[in-house]
Amino acid sequence: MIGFIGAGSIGGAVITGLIKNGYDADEIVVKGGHSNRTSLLAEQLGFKVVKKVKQLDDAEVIFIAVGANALESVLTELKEIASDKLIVAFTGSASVALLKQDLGKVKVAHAIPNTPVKVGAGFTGITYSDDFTDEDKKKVASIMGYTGQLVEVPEDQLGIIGTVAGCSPAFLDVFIEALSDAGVKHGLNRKLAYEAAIGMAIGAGKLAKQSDLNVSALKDEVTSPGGSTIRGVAALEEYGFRNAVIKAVDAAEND
Ligand SMILES: NC(=O)C1=CN([C@@H]2O[C@H](COP(=O)(O)OP(=O)(O)OC[C@H]3O[C@@H](n4cnc5c(N)ncnc54)[C@H](O)[C@@H]3O)[C@@H](O)[C@H]2O)C=CC1
Ligand SMILES: O=C(O)[C@@H]1CCC=N1
Repeated sequence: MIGFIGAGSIGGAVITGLIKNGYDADEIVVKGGHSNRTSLLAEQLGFKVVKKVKQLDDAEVIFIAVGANALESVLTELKEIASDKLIVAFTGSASVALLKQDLGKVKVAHAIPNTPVKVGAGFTGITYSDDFTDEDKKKVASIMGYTGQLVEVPEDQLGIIGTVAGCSPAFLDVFIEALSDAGVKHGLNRKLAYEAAIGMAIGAGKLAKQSDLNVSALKDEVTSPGGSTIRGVAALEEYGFRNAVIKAVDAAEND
C-alpha cells in the first residue's frame, strides 16, 4: 500500500500517471484537501480516499504533495505514524533536513516531479536521507518508475533540476502556444497549428533523446545553407530567445 497527502496538480498528476500506467489503484490511499477535487479524481481512477493522515497507517511509502503553507501541519500529523515508513515530499520548499527535523528518525526523501508524470513521461529528481538503504531506494524507484524517469541528485542540485525539468513544462507550453499563434498569424487554423507545434515538440524531444548527436548538431541538420531555418534561428538570437530562457530559469531559482 502507498499513500498520498495532497492530490492537487502534482499529487494528482503522479497518482494519475501511476494508475494509468498499470499501478494497482487498490494499493493507493489518498488524504486530500478540503475541496472535492480528490474524490472527483478517485471516482475516475478508483483509489481510496481517507479523511485523516493517520488513516494512511497501512502505507509503506507516503508521498507528500501539499504546498509550503500546509507542510508544517501535515508533518505534525504524520509524525504519529511515520516511524516505519518511507516519506517522500514533493513540496518545493521542503528539504531533507527540514523533514528530518519535523519527523525525527524517519527515512525521508525530497523529490521534484514534473507534470508529464501524468502520462508516464515524467522526469523526477530525488534526494534521499543518508539512512535510506539501496532496498528503500529500489522501493521508491519501483513506484515512481510507473511515471517516467527517476534520477537521484545531490540535494544542492535538486532545486535547479526542479527548475530545468519541473518548471519548464510551463516554459515549453508558452513556446508551443507562441508557435501556434505564429502559425495562425500566417493562415493556419488553430487546431492544425497546435497539432503541428505539439507534434514537433514530441518528435524533436524523442530525436534529441535517441540521437547520438547533441542538440546543437541536430539544429545544424535543420539549418540548410541559405535556407529559411537559419533566418529563423538568427531572429531568435536577435530577440534574445536564449537569454530569455536563461533569465526564466534565474527567475524561477531566485524566490
Ligand atoms: N505543480 C507542479 O508541477 C509541481 C509542484 N511541486 C510542488 O508541489 C507542491 C504542491 O504544488 P501543486 O500540486 O502545484 O499545488 P496544488 O495547490 O495544486 O496542490 C496542493 C494540494 O494540497 C491539498 N492540501 C492542502 N492541505 C492539505 C492537507 N492538510 N491534507 C491534504 N491535502 C492538502 C490542496 O487541497 C491541494 O489540492 C508545491 O510545494 C510545489 O512546489 C513540485 C513539483 C512540480
Ligand atoms: O511552480 C512551482 O513552484 C512548482 C515547482 C516545480 C514546478 N512547479
